[in-house]
Amino acid sequence: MDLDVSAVPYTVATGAPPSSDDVAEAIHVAYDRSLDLTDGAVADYIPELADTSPDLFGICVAEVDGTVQGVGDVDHPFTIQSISKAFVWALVCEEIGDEKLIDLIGVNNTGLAFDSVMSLELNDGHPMNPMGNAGALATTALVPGDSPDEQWEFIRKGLSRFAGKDLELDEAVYRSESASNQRNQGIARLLEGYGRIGSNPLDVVDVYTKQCSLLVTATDIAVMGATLADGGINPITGARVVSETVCHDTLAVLAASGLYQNSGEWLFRIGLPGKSGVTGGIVTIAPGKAGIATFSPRLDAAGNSVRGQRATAYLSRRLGFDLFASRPHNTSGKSPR
Ligand SMILES: NC(=O)CC[C@H](N)C(=O)O
Repeated sequence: MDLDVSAVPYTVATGAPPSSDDVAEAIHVAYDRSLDLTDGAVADYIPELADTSPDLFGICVAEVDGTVQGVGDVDHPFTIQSISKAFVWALVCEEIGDEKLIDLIGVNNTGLAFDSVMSLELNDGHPMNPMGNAGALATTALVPGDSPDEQWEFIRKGLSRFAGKDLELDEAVYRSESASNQRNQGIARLLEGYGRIGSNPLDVVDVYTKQCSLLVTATDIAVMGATLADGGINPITGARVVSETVCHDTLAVLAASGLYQNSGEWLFRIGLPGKSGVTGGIVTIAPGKAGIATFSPRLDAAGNSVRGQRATAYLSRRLGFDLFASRPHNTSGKSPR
């Protein structure tokens, strides 16, 4: 895909964070550069999503100092879908630790679509990573709680702490996905068959479907991303949500698999960890700096927002966020050898 950024230099001249005015201007330019893109299609495999207006578009940047700026449909509610996977994994990691999760879920990309069944078959039932549906279901199965209701409440409260506000379920999307998620039920049954889910697999699918049906806005996911950028402290509420180690681990997982089989290309072009969802959201994290949210429902073949990718590519370069861009030579104060 042409992200149209080859003429945009990596802005790393000073290494200093961009000013609020720089961020505001960059958001507007990113919006204008992406608005004419009408490639891609709204997800319709969940019937309730099919009526979403394809033209919705919003961009929001939440910085770790608490500055939040946006343009367009940043207050339009949509269901979080796969973006939830990143934050549920972080909450589970906080509870049971990263070594156990590497073992049980994995951190390697599958090279396959998010809803792949084949990924399990090729790997002796090991889910490989928590960002595909198989690994996300296996992660949700590990959420603390004595009942599916307790697990659901743990997730809802935890994701609300990331967002800094009480998140609620979209009943219509939840019902619609529950009536059409036979594929996820199949994946959960397969995990059970491989002995990789301890509890009732259909209960796990139900909790997972609820977590995907939480309503958020682009502003909310920007703040959620900023919390990961800020080492686990929500920059709006000031509350610690997860540890610094869990943030590190979550960002590494996202870098490898946040945009599914296209994660390598995303990292190559954008140079930051990100997570997409089928409603058209993408949250991208510039560690120590900001959470970037885009929302535009038209998706490419991998299920990633077309405008969102272009807008984020511009912001990453323009704001000097790309982790792999060369830093200014010898700003350390040390004399050259
Ligand atoms: N990629 C996504 O956002 C997928 C989430 C959706 N709830 C599913 O399981 O199919």
